[in-house]
Amino acid sequence: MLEQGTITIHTQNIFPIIKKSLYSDHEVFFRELVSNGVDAIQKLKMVGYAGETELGDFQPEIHIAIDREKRTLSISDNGIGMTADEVKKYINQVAFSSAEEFVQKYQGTDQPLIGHFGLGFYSAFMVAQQVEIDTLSYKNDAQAVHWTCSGSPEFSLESSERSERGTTVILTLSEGEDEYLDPNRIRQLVKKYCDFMPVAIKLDGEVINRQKAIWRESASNLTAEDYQEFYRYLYPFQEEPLLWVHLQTDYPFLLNGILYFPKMQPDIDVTRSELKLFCNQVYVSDHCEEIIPRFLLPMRGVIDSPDIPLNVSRSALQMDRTVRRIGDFIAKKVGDRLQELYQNDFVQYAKIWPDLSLFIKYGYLNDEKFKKQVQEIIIHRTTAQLSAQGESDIWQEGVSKSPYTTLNNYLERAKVRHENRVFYATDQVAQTTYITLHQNQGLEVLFLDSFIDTHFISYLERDYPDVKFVRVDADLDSSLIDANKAAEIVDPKTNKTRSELVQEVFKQYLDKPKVTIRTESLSGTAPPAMILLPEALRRLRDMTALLQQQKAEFPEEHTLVINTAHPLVENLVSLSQGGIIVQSGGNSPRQELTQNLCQHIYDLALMAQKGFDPETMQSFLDRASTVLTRLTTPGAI
Ligand SMILES: Nc1ncnc2c1ncn2[C@@H]1O[C@H](COP(=O)(O)OP(=O)(O)OP(=O)(O)O)[C@@H](O)[C@H]1O
Repeated sequence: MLEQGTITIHTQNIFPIIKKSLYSDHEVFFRELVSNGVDAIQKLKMVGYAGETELGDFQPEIHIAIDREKRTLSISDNGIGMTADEVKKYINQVAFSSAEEFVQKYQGTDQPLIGHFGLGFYSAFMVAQQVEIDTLSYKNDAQAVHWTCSGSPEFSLESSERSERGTTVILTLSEGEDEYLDPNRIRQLVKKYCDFMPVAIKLDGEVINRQKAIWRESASNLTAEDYQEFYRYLYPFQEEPLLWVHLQTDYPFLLNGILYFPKMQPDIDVTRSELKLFCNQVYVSDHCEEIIPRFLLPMRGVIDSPDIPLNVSRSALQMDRTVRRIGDFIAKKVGDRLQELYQNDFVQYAKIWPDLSLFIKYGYLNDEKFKKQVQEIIIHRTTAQLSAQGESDIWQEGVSKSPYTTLNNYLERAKVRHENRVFYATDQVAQTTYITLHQNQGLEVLFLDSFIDTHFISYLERDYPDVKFVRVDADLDSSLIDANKAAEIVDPKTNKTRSELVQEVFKQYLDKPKVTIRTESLSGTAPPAMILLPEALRRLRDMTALLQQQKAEFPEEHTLVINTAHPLVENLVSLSQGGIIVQSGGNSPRQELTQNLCQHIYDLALMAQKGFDPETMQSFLDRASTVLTRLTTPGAI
């Protein structure tokens, strides 16, 4: 026996605390012990490079062994080893004093710690009733030693027969910790924590970790396939990533990593991060919510930085200056990468835009610096027929049914006909009548149809104070209206204009007091009637619905524009001028038909706006049959 003694710690009850529940995750002991083995190997290499020892054909490795009968789990490394003095110093003093410090600091804290990292050697006592160290230092003439401690401050240190340089830590597992005798469980732990450690880890002679951490390699040595393969490895059975960003810096903090834009899934939880946090290739956590900017949370991949404090609570982490700078750095790099893709491969950029747009717009709304980076590269689908030539941001064949444009380019084109006014649609199908009407007049319409756009438009209006955004169904642009035609006098007896006659008919037969009836002579292929929802009111309604997470109700108060130039409306006026309608109080066939037609024209306009509820749909269909029957009955009118 070389020595027997008491570990000098002040908190006598440190062992029960460690054992019980310093962490609910007992398994982290494994990461700590394997990391110590890797450190010991790195230290040996450094000593070797310094010429202090002959490394020869050094094959670094960590070997894990399970003995079910003895209930032991051993972790061996062929690293630097320890002399008796070093065991006394590093294990009895350093390890346990840091243990004590740790316990004092975090005992009773109800905040979960980010990585509960650096627990160190003593974390072995979370799962073991007895811990032994068998070690031989690399130093010449070193004597191998064997240290034993059974979960009390007493330890023993004796010489050992060991002849191989390195260290073996042998845990005799406590009751209830049998899972660590199962090779599958050990494989799982290696995969989780040690997969990318730069040393071969063997179980039953087989190497079970990947070792290669591609985020540490130079980006210039990696191909697209390398990045994709790594993504598949991290997130098996997922769709291919859209884009990746390789992060590498060593000033003012050390950080390596690869971030991927995943293909957006409809059920994605944008408040949760699936990014993996590492510290020197050792896995720490799957939760990076406090580290990366909120708008980038859906990004996946790996961040590896020894400068992220890991034994602090999540709230403290958020306040940490370095962490905030890291967040800014990541956002900047993501912005750079997006700009690069926009400039160098616009076709690809436009192709993945539907998935990127949410990230980018959300970032635009939440981060001033990021906004500056992306505001010129936010693109929108447009109705404009543009060729790729000469326009940097325009669609090229095969990307999408509609071309894309930036807001600035849109405004530039709009200068002549509608300076500083942006026509937009939020639903290509529901608003198709309106879109076509604009298109036929040569007015360009942007599609702002994602759920974030309601919000986004108001931000754009703040950033472009002269520009007004007008949804296609908000109002009629003067270029859509033929003012002379509506004012034409069509009834010489009463001196009434076409407009006035149509107004009268609809007021009398539609019977919708909350609907404002407006008449206009619309150009070209405009339908007989359209519904308008004033921009400001509609937005208010949309915002309220968004906040209450409900679908916006269609407002009872709206404007019905009757197109006096449409043949159907013209026919209706002629029909009403038959004289019977206005004079007769009864239900003449002509009167009935006029009423049905008014109602039908209104329903057609409604249908183009919002679709029907079941009741309206039924009455629409019934009326359609009635009208058609009537029109086909010989001599009915
Ligand atoms: N396998 C090993 N080979 C050689 N030395 C070791 C080994 N394991 C532990 N040591 C020594 O014991 C010391 C204390 O280890 P411990 O794991 O408690 O803390 P640490 O590794 O220094 O830091 P951390 O708190 O980050 O784990 C180490 O610094 C090292 O000098």
